[in-house]
Amino acid sequence: TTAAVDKPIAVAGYVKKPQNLTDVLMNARKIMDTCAACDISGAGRCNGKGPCGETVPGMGGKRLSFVRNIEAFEEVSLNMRTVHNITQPKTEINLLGVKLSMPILTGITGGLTYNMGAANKLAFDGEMMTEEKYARGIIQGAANSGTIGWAADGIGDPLETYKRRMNVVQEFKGRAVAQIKPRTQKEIFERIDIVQQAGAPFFAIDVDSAGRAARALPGKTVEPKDLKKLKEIVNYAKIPFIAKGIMTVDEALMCAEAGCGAIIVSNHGGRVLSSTPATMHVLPSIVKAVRDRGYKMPILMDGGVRDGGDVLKALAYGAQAVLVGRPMIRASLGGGVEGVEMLFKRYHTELVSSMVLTGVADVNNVDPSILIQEV
Ligand SMILES: Cc1cc2nc3c(=O)[nH]c(=O)nc-3n(C[C@H](O)[C@H](O)[C@H](O)COP(=O)(O)O)c2cc1C
Repeated sequence: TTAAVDKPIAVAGYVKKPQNLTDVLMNARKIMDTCAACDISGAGRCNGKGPCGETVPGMGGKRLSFVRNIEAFEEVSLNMRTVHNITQPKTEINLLGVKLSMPILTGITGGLTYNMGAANKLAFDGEMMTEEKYARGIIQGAANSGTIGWAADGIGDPLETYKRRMNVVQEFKGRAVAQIKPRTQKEIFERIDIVQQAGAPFFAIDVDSAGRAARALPGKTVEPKDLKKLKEIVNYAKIPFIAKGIMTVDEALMCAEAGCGAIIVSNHGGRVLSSTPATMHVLPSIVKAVRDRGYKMPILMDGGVRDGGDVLKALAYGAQAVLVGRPMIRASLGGGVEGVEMLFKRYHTELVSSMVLTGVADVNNVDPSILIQEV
């Protein structure tokens, strides 16, 4: 979390009561050093081609993974179909026993004060921007929108910092979930206890953070998890364990075999390995392999989901729900709880209109034929 400082840095020119997403992004642009919050009018679609050039935080080296995620959504089009009687499509889902108003969750993003250069600064509301304040924007904003927000775990975070974030999770009991880094098994179990006490209905481990072992500080180790370790985690936890960062069919099947509650197909938004396939490119084969073997485990995805149309495309490829990373970061930093609510509302409205315009009645039953591959 942000250390207390004598003199917080004041920022000039905020829109104090942001009325819309443009205001929110204007504010986000002011508080962040490392992201230009570009494409203000388009509500910040963040494709790595804006004024940041190659500096979108943590795009990773050659930034290919990040850009491919975005481009993969552009390669497929939605097949427009409007001769039907669907006027009020259903967007609710049940994810691991939790009812969500839409198949969209916040991304799992931590360290926003240091990753985005917002540390020690006063936010638009005059309060100091801290990790807890950021987490509140995400979690309360999602809960108010009828969906779920994530609290993150930073590799360097002491247990105390993690516990403070879990206080926010506890406050929104049942409507907030938590992530744990792929630490040693003992440290993971310690954190699972805290997450369960906070009342989270499930938790995730970003197994793709294992490569950060090389950069870990002494005593702050992360490690890859093999099938045996995945099973140990499943057995220890009383709530479902979601493996995040799955990009191959065989690992998806190992997660299913281990008893994972769900997986998140993700390349960490391109932050961990700079040249991976796009998540949308690997999603269909993973879905097919898992379903062909009869596993019902939900399959989520993230990376480059920038509007409601993208959400529908991911569902057509077989995802049950998506997570939205960078756009949510800006919404929370620039507009707090209300900023995140506004962004969820935008995604929901776009999803509903995309469903009407493609003849989809229910997000739980999206036919792949609504997609046309661009050639
Ligand atoms: C600043 C930042 C911090 C992140 N921190 C975490 C984290 O602590 N744990 C995690 O599992 N993923 C983390 N991620 C990755 C996101 O959860 C997610 O996979 C990715 O951002 C999704 O892509 P999108 O930003 O294009 O929507 C982070 C991403 C960003 C941009």
